[in-house]
Amino acid sequence: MTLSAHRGRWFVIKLGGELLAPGKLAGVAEAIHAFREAGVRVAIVHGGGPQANELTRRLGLEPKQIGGRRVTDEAVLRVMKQALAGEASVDLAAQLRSHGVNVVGLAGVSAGLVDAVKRPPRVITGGPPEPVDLGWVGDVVGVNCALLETLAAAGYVPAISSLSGDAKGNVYNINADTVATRVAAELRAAKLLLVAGVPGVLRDAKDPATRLPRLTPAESDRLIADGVITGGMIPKVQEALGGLAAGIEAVHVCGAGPGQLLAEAAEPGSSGTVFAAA
Ligand SMILES: Nc1ncnc2c1ncn2[C@@H]1O[C@H](COP(=O)(O)OP(=O)(O)O)[C@@H](O)[C@H]1O
Ligand SMILES: CC(=O)N[C@@H](CCC(=O)OP(=O)(O)O)C(=O)O
Repeated sequence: MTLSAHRGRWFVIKLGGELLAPGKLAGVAEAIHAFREAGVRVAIVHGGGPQANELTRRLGLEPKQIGGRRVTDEAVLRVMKQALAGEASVDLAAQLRSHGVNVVGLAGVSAGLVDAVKRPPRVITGGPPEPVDLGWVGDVVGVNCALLETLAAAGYVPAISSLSGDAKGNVYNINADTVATRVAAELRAAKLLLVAGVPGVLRDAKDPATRLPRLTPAESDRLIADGVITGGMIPKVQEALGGLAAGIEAVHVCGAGPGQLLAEAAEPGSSGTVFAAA
């Protein structure tokens, strides 16, 4: 299927924090230009986990994650504002601008772009058996699609950091894969592209040659249960499956190297991992 078959539809691109350093986004920019030339609308959601870890340590604290989700007390929430909505957001806009992409950096709290409520304690895959209270971590309850439509119609690419909130002024830290999935579902996106520092889901997390081109929900669940998929890849895969169930047509995990994102979007499974219903 050519890209122009998706004319008028949305592609949502999620960029992990490790990609936001200088020199890593040429392949992503190339893909965004190709998508937009084909009439596809593009929204970005970005993380900033590595930036947050570094700042946390500089403050003399130790980052704590359970099943790929950060335990977020008041001090960590401040770190997230500085690292995610600050450094990561600015670096992303600056890097993509250098490749001619007109990015508008926004936080999920901007104009109720991503509305959230506090996540109640729950059992987390990859965590302890009892329910975990992650602190200032939220669940998405709404997306301001009209703002995204307005920006896209004016020729801009919105880039959302995954700090979300509510009308009372609370701010919640939400995993960026989760926010990207909910934004893509609300936009009825044709594609959700989860771009990471690895080329896809790997049978051996240390060996890029072991990429799995296509995964069903049952195969994915088995890889999590068997401990093949661990850490930050767990929420990514769980969100990919949830996104399919929520009506996103295709969800991909892929790398950011030259040509990788464009190849995966044009030919699913050719350079990343595509999640398919059966
Ligand atoms: N089976 C697997 N295949 C690929 N990566 C895996 C796998 N299991 C664990 N991982 C880890 O998950 C990481 C991706 O998650 P994360 O760092 O949270 O990404 P991002 O910052 O892009 O959201 C990889 O860098 C890798 O270390
Ligand atoms: C609750 C939770 O885990 N939030 C994430 C948000 C940032 C993120 O997801 O960043 P990456 O995409 O770079 O991993 C975190 O604190 O790390």
